[in-house]
Amino acid sequence: MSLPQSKTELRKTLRKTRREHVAAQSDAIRALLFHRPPAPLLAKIGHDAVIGLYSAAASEAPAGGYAQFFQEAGHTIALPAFTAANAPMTFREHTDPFGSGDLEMGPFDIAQPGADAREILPDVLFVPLVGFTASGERLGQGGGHYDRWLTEHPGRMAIGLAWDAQLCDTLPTEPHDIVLDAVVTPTRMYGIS
Ligand SMILES: Nc1nc2c(c(=O)[nH]1)N(C=O)[C@@H](CNc1ccc(C(=O)N[C@@H](CCC(=O)O)C(=O)O)cc1)CN2
Ligand SMILES: Nc1ncnc2c1ncn2[C@@H]1O[C@H](COP(=O)(O)OP(=O)(O)OP(=O)(O)O)[C@@H](O)[C@H]1O
Repeated sequence: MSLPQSKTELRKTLRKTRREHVAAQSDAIRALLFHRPPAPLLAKIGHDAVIGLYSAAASEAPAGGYAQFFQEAGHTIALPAFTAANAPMTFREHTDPFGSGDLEMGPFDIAQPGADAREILPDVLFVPLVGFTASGERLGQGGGHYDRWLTEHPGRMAIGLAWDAQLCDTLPTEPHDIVLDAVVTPTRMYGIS
């Protein structure tokens, strides 16, 4: 009988699965993925919505294509930014999704807009994840950053971007965990019909 894994053990297993999934992909195929959101999802996003994205780490689902797409479509876009690793997550405007010239390295080794970038509140958040379920439960990196931000800013739409290999039958959940409105993978969209 296998016991349920703790969040920490699951993160380890799922990060390995994610790494191996991406390593097994060809660069040519990967370059074709996550260029624009699926049409049924786009239909739910207002024309003037501020869009929160993220600077993907090596094996996370890439979000740069969406940043370019939303900027070309006239949206203001934002990325997470931290003044220190233990500071709350805020969002600052990302002005150069085609060149990344407005980004600098932040805590967690993740590129973020510089301190002079305007702080803004996204209406729609695309979020990275370590694991997800078909009903939108999410396991993140363990900082609680998105759960906390979404609790403090209710009414925002939160959409996960993930590889299919990150789908889990179940995940351990805690009361503070926020359920995603949708999850997009290269082959499917969960949560929006
Ligand atoms: N690309 C990206 N940006 C993001 C997040 C994320 O998960 N991915 N975040 C999500 O909340 C926030 C930053 N929070 C983070 C909290 C913890 C770790 C962390 O523990 N990283 C591990 C390495 C993980 C790995 O092996 O893949 C580490 O530093 O040891 C990273 C980011 C906002 N920006
Ligand atoms: N709304 C909240 N208010 C206060 N603390 C919170 C809240 N959400 C999460 N936390 C705290 O953050 C820590 C990490 O939470 P959790 O394991 O759910 O992170 P995660 O969602 O996987 O990470 P991340 O969002 O950074 O990718 C926990 O100690 C939890 O108590």
